Amino acid sequence: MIALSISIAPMTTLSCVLATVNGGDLVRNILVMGICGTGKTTLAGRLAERLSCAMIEADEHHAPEAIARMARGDALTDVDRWGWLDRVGAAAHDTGVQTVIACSALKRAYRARLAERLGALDIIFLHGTRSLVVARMSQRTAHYMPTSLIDSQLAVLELPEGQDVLPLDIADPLDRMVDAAHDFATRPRQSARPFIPQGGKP
Ligand SMILES: Nc1ncnc2c1ncn2[C@@H]1O[C@H](COP(=O)(O)OP(=O)(O)O)[C@@H](O)[C@H]1O
Ligand SMILES: O=C(O)[C@H](O)[C@@H](O)[C@H](O)[C@H](O)COP(=O)(O)O
Repeated sequence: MIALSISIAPMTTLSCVLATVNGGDLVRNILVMGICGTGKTTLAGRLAERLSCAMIEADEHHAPEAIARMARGDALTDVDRWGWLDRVGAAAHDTGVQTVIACSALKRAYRARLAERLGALDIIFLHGTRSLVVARMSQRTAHYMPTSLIDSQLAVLELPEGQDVLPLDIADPLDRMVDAAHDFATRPRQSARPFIPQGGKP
């Protein structure tokens, strides 16, 4: 019954719910990661809209002290980040549907922490030149993150690897990035269960 629904439904809220039913087997949660200013919030918002899914913005789950610290130009430490990542994971889990998560998730261990709660994630990795990131951050108004923290973020960044990772160059037009992210998130997977009609062959 579930497989039948999937075979006829486009990537709608219905299939998002089914992702949870199937433990992420068919449709996974999606992490949009990268250093500050690479466009995580922007791309994640557009992708979630396209997939009719939920979105979680990790920035909204920082402790006030962490925000104050970053605003002063002090980078966060692992100790600051564990609780934050757990709140982000819990918030994504609590949506009960497929969720696009905008979160820097710079280290492998941070991504593993999210995956502990959410299962295997599809990862969209936003990367670009330092000068473009500076330019993008500088055009942002009323945001706590100073450009002075870019270097500490780059120093901490551990590149994601593997077949579940889509790297996107942030110099590309946003619409093209959204198309690529959508194709990636909805690609057929080997782990997907085939549709087998009752009493018949696939
Ligand atoms: N593909 C893009 N092309 C042009 N500007 C972008 C693009 N993506 C994001 N921006 C702009 O760059 C700035 C940083 O984007 P944002 O989504 O806030 O990044 P992050 O969430 O990674 O910090 C914002 O002003 C945003 O409007
Ligand atoms: O929008 C941004 O500029 C970033 O997303 C920023 O707001 C984020 O909170 C930092 O990157 C801190 O996260 P880290 O723990 O990865 O330093």
